[in-house]
Amino acid sequence: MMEAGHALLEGHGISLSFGGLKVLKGLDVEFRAGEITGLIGPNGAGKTSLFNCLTGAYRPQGGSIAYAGEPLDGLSPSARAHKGIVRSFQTVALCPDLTVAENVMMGLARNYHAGWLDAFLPLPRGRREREDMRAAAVRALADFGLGDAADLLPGQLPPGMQRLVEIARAVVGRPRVLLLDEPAAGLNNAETRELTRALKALSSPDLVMVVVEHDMDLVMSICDRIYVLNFGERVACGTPEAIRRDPQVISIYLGSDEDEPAHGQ
Ligand SMILES: Nc1ncnc2c1ncn2[C@@H]1O[C@H](COP(=O)(O)OP(=O)(O)OP(=O)(O)O)[C@@H](O)[C@H]1O
Repeated sequence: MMEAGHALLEGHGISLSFGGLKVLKGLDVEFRAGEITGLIGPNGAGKTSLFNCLTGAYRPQGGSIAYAGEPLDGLSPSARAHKGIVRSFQTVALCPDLTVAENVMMGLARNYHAGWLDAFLPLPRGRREREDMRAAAVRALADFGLGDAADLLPGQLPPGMQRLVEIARAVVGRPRVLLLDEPAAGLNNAETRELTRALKALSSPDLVMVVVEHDMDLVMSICDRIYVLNFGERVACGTPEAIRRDPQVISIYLGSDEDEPAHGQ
């Protein structure tokens, strides 16, 4: 087990441009084991771009990203996923023809490596593995208050619950780094409470959790530390209490709804 509080996922000098547009400007970030780190900032600040650099979907032109001291630069998203760096997406992407439990079982591909496909075939050797995977999927669903939904099709659930299923799929394989992109988007109050409770319960000493989220109540209640980005630069980093009081952060968020900060104010 890793020492809690240890910077396990680190990025130094991350620079990313699209054409002439500088989206990330030499960003330094540190994500610690045992903590939930929030990434906040106005629309277009570079939060999702940073996520995409961490997962390998984007290749930054400058800087380096390392997990447990090992550089990840040049590794594909699937190679990073294989190392336990897992993300959820802003939009729901579940297979409509598989049951909820089967969708979550797909999140176990990394853990069941050789036999994963067997588990989906009606062969005796696959049966045991399939039972184990299903049990893990049902446990993960129950953690998000969805234990009764295992045998439904995703389309039979409201959109907010479908998002929770997707997050259950991201966590079922016990990732080492969990990157959640706007997990509360589209959730109603009850679903957001379920998400908050489940994410707090998921926090463990060797798990790095990073959350991009516009719902400030959620960010402030679950995060141990928060990075504030604006125009691809780090404006502030600190505890929720320190971030609330930071004059630069207040000026970015001033004059607009706190949940929807005005771009570049
Ligand atoms: N693939 C791309 N091609 C061109 N420009 C891009 C691309 N991806 C992001 N950008 C630009 O990079 C900037 C940062 O976008 P990004 O999505 O990272 O911001 P964000 O902080 O996640 O915003 P939001 O809160 O709206 O999701 C924006 O100006 C966006 O238009």
